[in-house]
Amino acid sequence: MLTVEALSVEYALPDGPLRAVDEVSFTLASGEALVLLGESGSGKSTVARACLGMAGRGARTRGRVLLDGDDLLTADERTLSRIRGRRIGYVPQDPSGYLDPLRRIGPQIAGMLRRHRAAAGRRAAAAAVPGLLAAAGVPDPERVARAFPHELSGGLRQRAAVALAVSCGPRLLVADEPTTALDALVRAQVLDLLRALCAERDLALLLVTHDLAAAHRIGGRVAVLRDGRLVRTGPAAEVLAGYPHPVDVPAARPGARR
Ligand SMILES: Nc1ncnc2c1ncn2[C@@H]1O[C@H](COP(=O)(O)OP(=O)(O)OP(=O)(O)O)[C@@H](O)[C@H]1O
Repeated sequence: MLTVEALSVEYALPDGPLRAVDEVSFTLASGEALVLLGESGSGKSTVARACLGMAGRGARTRGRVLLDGDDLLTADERTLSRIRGRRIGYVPQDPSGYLDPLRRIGPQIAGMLRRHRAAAGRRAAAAAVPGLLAAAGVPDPERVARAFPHELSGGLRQRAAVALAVSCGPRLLVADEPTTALDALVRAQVLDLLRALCAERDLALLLVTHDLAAAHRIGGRVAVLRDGRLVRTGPAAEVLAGYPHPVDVPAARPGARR
Protein backbone atom coordinates (compact mmCIF):
# COMPACT_ATOMS: atom_id res chain seq x y z
CA MET A 1 0.00 0.00 0.00
CA LEU A 2 2.89 2.38 0.81
CA THR A 3 6.03 1.95 -1.23
CA VAL A 4 9.04 4.14 -0.59
CA GLU A 5 11.59 3.67 -3.36
CA ALA A 6 15.13 5.01 -3.15
CA LEU A 7 13.98 8.12 -1.30
CA SER A 8 16.65 10.79 -0.90
CA VAL A 9 16.03 14.19 0.65
CA GLU A 10 18.53 17.05 0.59
CA TYR A 11 18.21 20.35 2.42
CA ALA A 12 19.95 23.41 1.00
CA LEU A 13 21.95 24.89 3.87
CA PRO A 14 24.09 28.07 3.65
CA ASP A 15 27.32 26.05 3.71
CA GLY A 16 26.16 23.45 1.18
CA PRO A 17 23.52 20.74 0.77
CA LEU A 18 22.75 18.35 3.61
CA ARG A 19 21.60 14.89 2.63
CA ALA A 20 19.18 14.05 5.44
CA VAL A 21 17.84 10.87 3.82
CA ASP A 22 19.87 8.69 1.51
CA GLU A 23 18.30 6.08 -0.78
CA VAL A 24 15.76 4.77 1.71
CA SER A 25 13.39 2.04 0.50
CA PHE A 26 10.68 0.12 2.33
CA THR A 27 7.13 -1.09 1.87
CA LEU A 28 4.18 -1.16 4.20
CA ALA A 29 1.07 -3.30 3.74
CA SER A 30 -2.44 -2.77 5.08
CA GLY A 31 -2.72 -3.67 8.74
CA GLU A 32 1.06 -3.74 9.15
CA ALA A 33 3.08 -1.65 11.59
CA LEU A 34 6.56 -0.39 10.75
CA VAL A 35 8.64 1.36 13.39
CA LEU A 36 11.24 3.74 11.98
CA LEU A 37 13.86 3.77 14.71
CA GLY A 38 16.88 6.03 14.91
CA GLU A 39 18.85 8.56 16.91
CA SER A 40 18.14 12.23 16.81
CA GLY A 41 19.12 13.66 13.42
CA SER A 42 19.10 10.27 11.66
CA GLY A 43 16.38 11.44 9.26
CA LYS A 44 13.27 9.77 10.71
CA SER A 45 11.03 12.84 10.66
CA THR A 46 12.20 13.71 7.17
CA VAL A 47 11.07 10.28 5.95
CA ALA A 48 7.75 10.66 7.81
CA ARG A 49 7.19 14.09 6.26
CA ALA A 50 7.93 12.72 2.80
CA CYS A 51 5.28 10.02 3.45
CA LEU A 52 2.81 12.84 4.11
CA GLY A 53 3.86 14.63 0.92
CA MET A 54 5.40 17.38 3.06
CA ALA A 55 9.11 17.13 2.38
CA GLY A 56 9.37 20.89 2.75
CA ARG A 57 9.90 23.82 0.45
CA GLY A 58 13.68 23.99 0.65
CA ALA A 59 14.05 20.23 0.29
CA ARG A 60 15.17 18.42 -2.87
CA THR A 61 13.71 14.95 -3.12
CA ARG A 62 14.55 11.98 -5.29
CA GLY A 63 12.91 8.58 -5.56
CA ARG A 64 9.23 7.76 -5.12
CA VAL A 65 6.72 7.61 -2.29
CA LEU A 66 3.73 5.70 -3.63
CA LEU A 67 0.47 5.51 -1.72
CA ASP A 68 -1.73 3.00 -3.52
CA GLY A 69 0.13 3.93 -6.68
CA ASP A 70 -0.04 7.75 -6.31
CA ASP A 71 3.35 9.43 -6.00
CA LEU A 72 3.26 11.86 -3.07
CA LEU A 73 6.53 13.49 -4.09
CA THR A 74 5.16 14.76 -7.40
CA ALA A 75 1.48 15.31 -6.52
CA ASP A 76 0.28 18.92 -6.54
CA GLU A 77 -0.81 20.67 -3.35
CA ARG A 78 -4.52 20.29 -4.12
CA THR A 79 -4.25 16.55 -4.54
CA LEU A 80 -2.12 16.30 -1.41
CA SER A 81 -4.60 18.21 0.72
CA ARG A 82 -7.29 15.77 -0.40
CA ILE A 83 -5.06 12.82 0.48
CA ARG A 84 -3.96 14.12 3.89
CA GLY A 85 -6.70 13.48 6.42
CA ARG A 86 -8.66 11.29 4.01
CA ARG A 87 -6.16 8.64 3.00
CA ILE A 88 -3.35 9.38 5.42
CA GLY A 89 -3.84 10.27 9.07
CA TYR A 90 -1.11 12.08 10.98
CA VAL A 91 -0.43 11.86 14.70
CA PRO A 92 2.15 14.45 15.77
CA GLN A 93 4.58 14.47 18.68
CA ASP A 94 2.83 17.37 20.32
CA PRO A 95 -0.91 17.57 19.70
CA SER A 96 -0.91 21.16 20.99
CA GLY A 97 0.74 22.28 17.80
CA TYR A 98 -1.71 20.29 15.69
CA LEU A 99 -5.08 20.78 17.34
CA ASP A 100 -6.47 24.29 16.93
CA PRO A 101 -6.22 25.91 20.39
CA LEU A 102 -9.18 28.19 19.68
CA ARG A 103 -11.69 25.51 18.69
CA ARG A 104 -13.40 22.90 20.80
CA ILE A 105 -12.43 19.30 20.03
CA GLY A 106 -15.86 18.31 18.65
CA PRO A 107 -16.05 20.99 15.93
CA GLN A 108 -12.45 20.27 14.91
CA ILE A 109 -13.24 16.61 14.26
CA ALA A 110 -16.59 17.46 12.65
CA GLY A 111 -14.82 20.02 10.44
CA MET A 112 -12.39 17.36 9.25
CA LEU A 113 -15.29 15.01 8.40
CA ARG A 114 -17.03 17.74 6.43
CA ARG A 115 -13.89 18.92 4.65
CA HIS A 116 -13.30 15.42 3.33
CA ARG A 117 -17.01 14.70 2.79
CA ALA A 118 -16.79 11.78 5.20
CA ALA A 119 -20.14 12.73 6.75
CA ALA A 120 -23.39 13.73 5.08
CA GLY A 121 -23.80 17.27 6.37
CA ARG A 122 -23.23 19.27 9.52
CA ARG A 123 -25.52 17.25 11.82
CA ALA A 124 -24.18 13.89 10.75
CA ALA A 125 -20.62 15.15 11.28
CA ALA A 126 -21.40 16.41 14.80
CA ALA A 127 -23.23 13.19 15.64
CA ALA A 128 -20.23 11.07 14.59
CA VAL A 129 -17.80 12.83 16.95
CA PRO A 130 -18.53 11.04 20.27
CA GLY A 131 -18.19 7.62 18.63
CA LEU A 132 -14.85 8.60 17.11
CA LEU A 133 -13.56 9.88 20.45
CA ALA A 134 -14.80 6.72 22.20
CA ALA A 135 -12.99 4.56 19.62
CA ALA A 136 -9.80 6.42 20.55
CA GLY A 137 -10.37 5.42 24.18
CA VAL A 138 -11.67 8.78 25.38
CA PRO A 139 -13.88 8.37 28.44
CA ASP A 140 -16.86 10.73 28.57
CA PRO A 141 -16.57 11.67 24.89
CA GLU A 142 -19.45 14.18 25.04
CA ARG A 143 -17.57 16.24 27.61
CA VAL A 144 -14.28 16.01 25.73
CA ALA A 145 -16.01 17.06 22.49
CA ARG A 146 -17.04 20.30 24.24
CA ALA A 147 -13.57 20.97 25.66
CA PHE A 148 -10.81 23.15 24.25
CA PRO A 149 -7.48 21.35 23.81
CA HIS A 150 -5.84 23.18 26.73
CA GLU A 151 -8.56 21.89 29.09
CA LEU A 152 -7.46 18.28 28.55
CA SER A 153 -4.61 16.27 30.05
CA GLY A 154 -1.72 15.41 27.72
CA GLY A 155 -2.99 11.85 27.32
CA LEU A 156 -6.53 12.91 26.45
CA ARG A 157 -5.22 15.53 24.03
CA GLN A 158 -3.19 12.87 22.26
CA ARG A 159 -6.23 10.56 22.14
CA ALA A 160 -8.26 13.40 20.65
CA ALA A 161 -5.49 13.92 18.06
CA VAL A 162 -5.66 10.19 17.24
CA ALA A 163 -9.45 10.42 16.88
CA LEU A 164 -8.96 13.36 14.49
CA ALA A 165 -6.30 11.47 12.52
CA VAL A 166 -8.47 8.40 11.97
CA SER A 167 -11.81 10.23 11.64
CA CYS A 168 -12.01 10.01 7.85
CA GLY A 169 -11.00 6.36 7.65
CA PRO A 170 -7.45 6.70 6.29
CA ARG A 171 -5.53 3.63 5.16
CA LEU A 172 -2.21 4.84 6.53
CA LEU A 173 -1.42 6.41 9.88
CA VAL A 174 1.88 8.29 10.23
CA ALA A 175 2.82 8.92 13.86
CA ASP A 176 5.94 11.00 14.52
CA GLU A 177 7.19 10.46 18.09
CA PRO A 178 3.57 10.43 19.26
CA THR A 179 4.35 9.62 22.88
CA THR A 180 7.51 11.60 23.64
CA ALA A 181 5.63 14.28 25.57
CA LEU A 182 3.68 11.79 27.71
CA ASP A 183 4.50 10.06 30.99
CA ALA A 184 5.32 6.34 30.94
CA LEU A 185 1.87 4.93 31.77
CA VAL A 186 0.02 7.15 29.29
CA ARG A 187 2.73 6.47 26.71
CA ALA A 188 2.04 2.73 26.93
CA GLN A 189 -1.69 3.32 26.62
CA VAL A 190 -1.38 5.50 23.53
CA LEU A 191 0.96 3.00 21.86
CA ASP A 192 -1.48 0.18 22.65
CA LEU A 193 -4.29 2.29 21.19
CA LEU A 194 -2.37 2.83 17.94
CA ARG A 195 -1.59 -0.86 17.68
CA ALA A 196 -5.22 -1.80 18.34
CA LEU A 197 -6.58 0.71 15.81
CA CYS A 198 -4.13 -0.57 13.24
CA ALA A 199 -5.28 -4.17 13.74
CA GLU A 200 -9.02 -3.41 13.99
CA ARG A 201 -9.17 -1.17 10.93
CA ASP A 202 -6.58 -2.83 8.75
CA LEU A 203 -4.68 0.42 8.93
CA ALA A 204 -1.00 0.60 8.07
CA LEU A 205 1.04 2.34 10.79
CA LEU A 206 4.35 4.13 10.26
CA LEU A 207 5.65 5.06 13.68
CA VAL A 208 8.74 7.19 14.06
CA THR A 209 10.59 6.95 17.34
CA HIS A 210 13.99 7.02 19.03
CA ASP A 211 12.53 5.05 21.93
CA LEU A 212 13.40 1.35 22.05
CA ALA A 213 10.61 0.68 24.55
CA ALA A 214 8.07 2.14 22.12
CA ALA A 215 9.46 -0.02 19.31
CA HIS A 216 9.11 -3.12 21.50
CA ARG A 217 5.57 -2.14 22.40
CA ILE A 218 4.44 -1.69 18.80
CA GLY A 219 6.19 -4.79 17.49
CA GLY A 220 5.59 -5.48 13.81
CA ARG A 221 8.63 -4.61 11.69
CA VAL A 222 11.43 -2.27 12.63
CA ALA A 223 13.60 -0.26 10.23
CA VAL A 224 16.70 1.33 11.72
CA LEU A 225 17.94 4.62 10.26
CA ARG A 226 21.45 5.92 10.79
CA ASP A 227 22.78 9.08 9.15
CA GLY A 228 19.91 9.03 6.68
CA ARG A 229 20.41 5.43 5.61
CA LEU A 230 18.43 2.33 6.46
CA VAL A 231 20.89 0.04 8.13
CA ARG A 232 18.53 -2.75 9.14
CA THR A 233 14.94 -3.84 8.53
CA GLY A 234 13.18 -6.89 9.90
CA PRO A 235 10.73 -8.29 12.43
CA ALA A 236 10.85 -6.31 15.70
CA ALA A 237 11.94 -9.29 17.79
CA GLU A 238 14.94 -9.91 15.51
CA VAL A 239 16.08 -6.32 14.97
CA LEU A 240 15.62 -5.24 18.58
CA ALA A 241 17.46 -8.30 19.90
CA GLY A 242 20.67 -6.50 18.92
CA TYR A 243 19.98 -3.61 21.29
CA PRO A 244 20.04 -3.47 25.07
CA HIS A 245 16.54 -4.21 26.31
CA PRO A 246 14.97 -1.04 27.69
CA VAL A 247 13.14 -0.99 30.97
CA ASP A 248 9.67 -1.85 29.77
CA VAL A 249 6.88 0.64 30.06
CA PRO A 250 4.20 -0.45 32.52
CA ALA A 251 1.41 -2.64 31.19
CA ALA A 252 -1.71 -0.63 30.52
CA ARG A 253 -4.39 -1.43 33.08
CA PRO A 254 -7.70 -2.19 31.39
CA GLY A 255 -9.96 0.82 31.65
CA ALA A 256 -7.19 3.05 33.05
CA ARG A 257 -7.23 6.03 30.81
CA ARG A 258 -5.95 9.49 31.45
N1 LIG B 1 13.68 21.84 7.18
C1 LIG B 1 14.96 21.53 7.34
N2 LIG B 1 15.92 22.33 6.83
C2 LIG B 1 17.22 22.00 6.97
N3 LIG B 1 17.68 20.91 7.58
C3 LIG B 1 16.77 20.07 8.11
C4 LIG B 1 15.36 20.34 8.03
N4 LIG B 1 14.71 19.31 8.64
C5 LIG B 1 15.65 18.47 9.09
N5 LIG B 1 16.90 18.91 8.78
C6 LIG B 1 18.16 18.23 9.07
O1 LIG B 1 18.07 16.92 8.49
C7 LIG B 1 18.67 15.95 9.39
C8 LIG B 1 17.63 14.92 9.73
O2 LIG B 1 16.62 15.54 10.53
P1 LIG B 1 15.28 14.80 10.99
O3 LIG B 1 14.48 15.79 11.79
O4 LIG B 1 14.66 14.13 9.86
O5 LIG B 1 15.89 13.69 11.97
P2 LIG B 1 15.21 12.88 13.13
O6 LIG B 1 15.86 11.55 13.12
O7 LIG B 1 13.75 12.92 13.00
O8 LIG B 1 15.68 13.67 14.40
P3 LIG B 1 14.84 14.13 15.69
O9 LIG B 1 14.49 12.87 16.40
O10 LIG B 1 15.83 14.97 16.44
O11 LIG B 1 13.67 14.90 15.18
C9 LIG B 1 19.18 16.74 10.59
O12 LIG B 1 20.54 17.00 10.36
C10 LIG B 1 18.38 18.00 10.56
O13 LIG B 1 19.09 19.06 11.15
